[in-house]
Amino acid sequence: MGHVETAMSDFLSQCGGVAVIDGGLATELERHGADLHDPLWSAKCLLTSPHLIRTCVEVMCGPPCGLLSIFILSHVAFFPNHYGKVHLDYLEAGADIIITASYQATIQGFENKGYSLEESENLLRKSVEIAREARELYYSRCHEGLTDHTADDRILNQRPILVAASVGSYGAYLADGSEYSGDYGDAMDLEFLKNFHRRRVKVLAESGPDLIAFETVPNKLEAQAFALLLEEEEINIPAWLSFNSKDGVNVVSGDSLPECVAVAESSNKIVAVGINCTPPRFINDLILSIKKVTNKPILIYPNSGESYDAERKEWVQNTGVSDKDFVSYVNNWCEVGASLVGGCCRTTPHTIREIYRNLPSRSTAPS
Ligand SMILES: C[S+](C)CC[C@H](N)C(=O)O
Ligand SMILES: N[C@@H](CCS)C(=O)O
Ligand SMILES: [Zn+2]
Repeated sequence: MGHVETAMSDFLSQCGGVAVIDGGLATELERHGADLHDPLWSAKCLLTSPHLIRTCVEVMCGPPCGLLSIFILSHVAFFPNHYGKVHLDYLEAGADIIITASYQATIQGFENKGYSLEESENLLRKSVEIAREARELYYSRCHEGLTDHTADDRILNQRPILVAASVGSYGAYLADGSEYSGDYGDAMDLEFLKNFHRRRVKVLAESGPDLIAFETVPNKLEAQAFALLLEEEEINIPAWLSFNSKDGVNVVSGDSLPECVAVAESSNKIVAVGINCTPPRFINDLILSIKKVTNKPILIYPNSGESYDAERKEWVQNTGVSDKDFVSYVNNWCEVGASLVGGCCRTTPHTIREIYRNLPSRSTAPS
């Protein structure tokens, strides 16, 4: 087996068998005041507020460099979380994997806003850089062993951390909630989807992530397009393929989940497969169904169970489960077969901290 195939199993061993994925990024940005009523949704923050995603350094002082950056980073490390710092919050909640803000970041979406090809590609790169810098800041905090008053609740535990470059679906780019229907019309074909994602995937892969996260994938055709792209573009970074479901049986388009998982199973470059942005109540049965067709690690990062109003770009509140209920399911999902667990839309660092603390393999970890 090559290094891509073994990367995830090696990582999971280092994590004690189960890795923690972060929680919702876009919805956490919103909780910190970002307005995502835009076709770019969370990718809009790459244009305007990277500080919300990572840290307040750039807002205060411009990009860090040299001695100045050592001063700024150590100085910023003592600032409370008033700017958000969403990746950092997830790391301090115990996430082993953070997912970049590129879910709805596409070259086509940026070009629609008037950015050039070069600028659009730079914005994609920036999403990975922001996550990598957050990881560095986290490591420097671990190293310094910060224990200010607000740190009581933080998990400052030096551990391997992966940056996963998010690739959302074509439906996400459409910005009309199509990733929850998977219906791209009869005229859609594999070539179109491959070409839509080709340059984006290549640029993200070359930006230095540890993983590519194809996420909220709504149908089999797009899964095939992603698997083929990894081959055609000779991408040598491991990837995961994560589907969503709204009935607990099929993926959202109605395509068979086992057939979708079989697409992942047939690719050496796909190192984990599973479900995200799906209500928690469906997860148990979905894991059982996935397990029948793959030996790859299974990843699970459901949403809160609330529903999304795509027209208003708002969540219908109070229709989901509490953090307490969400977390109470997690160990059961691991018992039936999940090896990577976290949260998607409307889950928060609090959800992730509780997941981390409740995992038997982590509950004794220093905090
Ligand atoms: C996973 S959904 C909540 C993402 C947002 C959607 N593509 C939109 O633009 O409305
Ligand atoms: N990684 C994305 C997934 C949206 S379904 C986010 O958390 O915003
Ligand atoms: Zn989601």
